Amino acid sequence: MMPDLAPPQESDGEARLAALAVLAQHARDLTDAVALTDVPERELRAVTAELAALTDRLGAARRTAPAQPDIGPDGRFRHLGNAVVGDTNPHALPLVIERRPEGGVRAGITFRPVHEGPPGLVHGGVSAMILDHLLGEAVAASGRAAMTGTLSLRYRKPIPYGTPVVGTAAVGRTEGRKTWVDGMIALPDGTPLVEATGLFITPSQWAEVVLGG
Ligand SMILES: CCCCCCCC/C=C\CCCCCCCC(=O)SCCNC(=O)CCNC(=O)[C@H](O)C(C)(C)COP(=O)(O)OP(=O)(O)OC[C@H]1O[C@@H](n2cnc3c(N)ncnc32)[C@H](O)[C@@H]1OP(=O)(O)O
Repeated sequence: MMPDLAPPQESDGEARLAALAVLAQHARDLTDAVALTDVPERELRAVTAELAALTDRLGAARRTAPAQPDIGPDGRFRHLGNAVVGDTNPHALPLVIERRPEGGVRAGITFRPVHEGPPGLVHGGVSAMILDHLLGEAVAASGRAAMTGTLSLRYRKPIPYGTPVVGTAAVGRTEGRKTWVDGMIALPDGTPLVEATGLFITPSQWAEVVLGG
C-alpha cells in the first residue's frame, strides 16, 4: 500500500512538469555559470538585471512548496521537488537512483564545482546529504517508509568534483520501526571515500505503509 499522497495540483500536467524539469536544468547550468564566470563587472551587472526580471516573471504565480510526492506516469513513486532527486528542483543534482537486483540502491554521481567545500574538493555536508538520501532510498527499497534518526559518517578520502563516483546503500537489520542501513560513496574502482551508517525510524503513522517498487 502506498502512503496517502496529496492530490495533484490542477496545473501539474505531465507536459508542464517536463517543461519545469527543463527549466530546472537550465537553472543548474546557470548556477554553475555564476560560480565559474570570469566575465567583467559591467557584464555581471547586465546579466544580474536580466535575471532579476526573469525571477519576477516566474514569481508571477508562486506556490509555497515545490512539487510534492506523487505517482508518475510509469506507476512509480516520485518526488519531483526533492532537494536530492527532484527533477524540477534546481537544488537537486539530480541524483538518479537504481535499485540493485541483489538489494539496496546505487547511483552514479558527478559532483560539480558548486559543491565545493575545501578548495577543489566536495563539501562534507553535501556528501552527507547525498548519503542521507541514499540510505533513505535503501530503506524504501526494502519496503518501509522511514526518516533519518541518526546518521554517522566517516570521511576517509576527499571527494573530487568533476569526476564520476558511485554511491551505494543497503539495509542491514530491522527491529520494530527501526532500520539500520549502511552506505558509501566510492571511486568507480571501489575505493571508499565516505562511509555512512544510519538508523532510520518509521514514524508510527507510517508503520502500516509498505512501499511498492
Ligand atoms: C505522505 C507521503 C509519504 C511519503 C513517504 C515516502 C518515503 C520513502 C520514499 C522514498 C525515499 C526517500 C528517501 C528520503 C531520505 C531522506 C531522509 C531524511 O532526510 S528524513 C529528514 C531528517 N529526519 C527527520 O527530520 C526526523 C525528525 N525526527 C522525527 O520525526 C522523529 O524523531 C522520528 C520519526 C525519527 C522518531 O519519532 P517517533 O515518535 O516515531 O519515535 P519514538 O516513538 O519516540 O521512538 C521509537 C524508537 O526509535 C528510537 N528513536 C527515536 N528517534 C531516534 C533517534 N533520532 N536516534 C536513535 N533512536 C531514536 C526511540 O528511542 C524508540 O526506541 P525504542 O522503541 O524505545 O527502543
